[in-house]
Amino acid sequence: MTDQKASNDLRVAIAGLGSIGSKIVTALDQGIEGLALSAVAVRDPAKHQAFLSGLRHRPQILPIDQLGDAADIVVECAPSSQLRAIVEPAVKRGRSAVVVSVGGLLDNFDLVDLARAKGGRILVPTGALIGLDAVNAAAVGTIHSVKMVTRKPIDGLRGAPFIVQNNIDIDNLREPLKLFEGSARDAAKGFPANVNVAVALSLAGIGPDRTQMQVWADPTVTRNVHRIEVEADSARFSMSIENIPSENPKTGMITALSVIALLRKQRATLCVGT
Ligand SMILES: NC(=O)C1=CN([C@@H]2O[C@H](COP(=O)(O)OP(=O)(O)OC[C@H]3O[C@@H](n4cnc5c(N)ncnc54)[C@H](O)[C@@H]3O)[C@@H](O)[C@H]2O)C=CC1
Ligand SMILES: O=C([O-])CC(=O)C(=O)O
Repeated sequence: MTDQKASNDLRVAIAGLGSIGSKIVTALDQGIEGLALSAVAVRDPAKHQAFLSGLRHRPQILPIDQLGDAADIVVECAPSSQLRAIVEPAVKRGRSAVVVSVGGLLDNFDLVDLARAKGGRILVPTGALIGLDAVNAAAVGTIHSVKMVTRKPIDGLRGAPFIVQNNIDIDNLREPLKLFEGSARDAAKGFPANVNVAVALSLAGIGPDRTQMQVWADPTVTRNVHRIEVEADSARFSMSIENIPSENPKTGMITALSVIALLRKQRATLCVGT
């Protein structure tokens, strides 16, 4: 089957069909009010042949830099190294780009200016985190401090540049080890595939240099655990989330669901939460 799109549906394209992207494609194919899946970009089309053939409405396969030609909303679900190649052409055309590799935005922040100049938008979902609605609200007033502690099982951290560059052996840990303490900006450099959430938190609140974070390798946990403490003039709050890893052990299952929830809000009649 091909194009079933109602004329006023927003067209959505997905870049990257890994753990996050494939779930969003499935949800769109099953139907989200007012949205239609129009295109995908993949690195290796042969690998995704069976998955794409199983969809009710097969999207076009396009190069990553052409997704904005075929969609109103381009969802980036690829490694952060591909962020610019996906987002720049989309926002240049005045499209919306949903960014999950949000850590990669810090080195490409000019894309926000480009989007502003061209009438595009960059949307960062709450992703694997919790409570960005409260952080957004508190940031309308004054936030004094934001602190975050991330604990991940060994499989969720293996290969991170900070660990490799510092030659840290995490495979033989028997108890939790604090790997990193510092700003969200530096955490994103050292753990680009592990702490996107800290960058999302920082952009919602007081920025990547003032948001403080610790990263722990913890052989005693089976989930990706994030705990946040916010001190503001309107409220003090603590939040924590324990994410079940997806088939990609670095990525919590809830991440794809968060993007699907964000997409649902684009055309929903009733929207709950900021
Ligand atoms: N914002 C958040 O809360 C979170 C963000 N993430 C980030 O989301 C991103 C995606 O995560 P996953 O889906 O778990 O990764 P994944 O590794 O399962 O999937 C990434 C996919 O992108 C594809 N890809 C690579 N280069 C490509 C290219 N040039 N064109 C098209 N496709 C390409 C790969 O083949 C792979 O299928 C990562 O950067 C990850 O760090 C992960 C968890 C939480
Ligand atoms: O899934 C998680 O728990 C968080 C994560 O990988 C990220 O922020 O990149």
